[in-house]
Amino acid sequence: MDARVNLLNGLPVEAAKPRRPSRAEAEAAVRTLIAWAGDDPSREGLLETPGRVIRAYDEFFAGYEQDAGAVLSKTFKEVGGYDDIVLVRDIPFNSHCEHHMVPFVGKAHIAYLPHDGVVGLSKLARLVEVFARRLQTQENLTAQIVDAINEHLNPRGAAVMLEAEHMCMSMRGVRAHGASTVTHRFTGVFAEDRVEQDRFFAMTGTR
Ligand SMILES: Nc1nc2c(ncn2[C@@H]2O[C@H](COP(=O)(O)OP(=O)(O)OP(=O)(O)O)[C@@H](O)[C@H]2O)c(=O)[nH]1
Ligand SMILES: [Zn+2]
Repeated sequence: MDARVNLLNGLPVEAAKPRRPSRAEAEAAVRTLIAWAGDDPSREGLLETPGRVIRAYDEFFAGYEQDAGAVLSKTFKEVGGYDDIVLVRDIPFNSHCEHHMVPFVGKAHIAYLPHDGVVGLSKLARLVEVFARRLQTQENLTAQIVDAINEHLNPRGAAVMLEAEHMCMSMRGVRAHGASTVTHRFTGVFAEDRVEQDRFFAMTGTR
């Protein structure tokens, strides 16, 4: 049997992606959660809340409609032969953990060694947004950023480090306030050469 065929309806798996609910259905779901929390969704102060929450979701999860390739599509070649590290550090981001759907908030440091032109600096911050504005794990977010840089810029190396506080660890559960999670991924020259790794740590002030 072809594993790519959905058993229930015989459609290809791509077609089995759940239907996107309507805005009215999404707002109804928020009313259900308000009631579950113990409040009255019909009281005056909460009447407009479902609409606001869904509009907030439009922003929090805008990344599903965005494409990393489009963000990194324009490169510049006139850089005076510059081929050393380009690093943008302390890029603020917020995302939502896919386990609890609560925020994790932090900063990203992104470096690459240009090979075939450079990209506008703001595009590295935009790239973080493309993937942060989805349901995520920090590890996956780190990997997706570095993979997109490699795919679209073909650099000699790329390095990404994220430092973030997860609200699911501070506001609930273990309540480890102030604990931060650090992830990093090195590829190309950054993976092969400890000297380049050390330069990255030194330039980001993370060692
Ligand atoms: N690896 C990883 N884990 C995450 C991330 N965000 C949240 N988590 C963890 O996901 C785990 C989910 O664990 P579960 O045991 O299924 O859920 P839980 O009972 O709510 O866990 P607690 O948070 O320990 O109360 C927790 O340990 C979270 O800290 C992330 O970005 N990466
Ligand atoms: Zn979580």
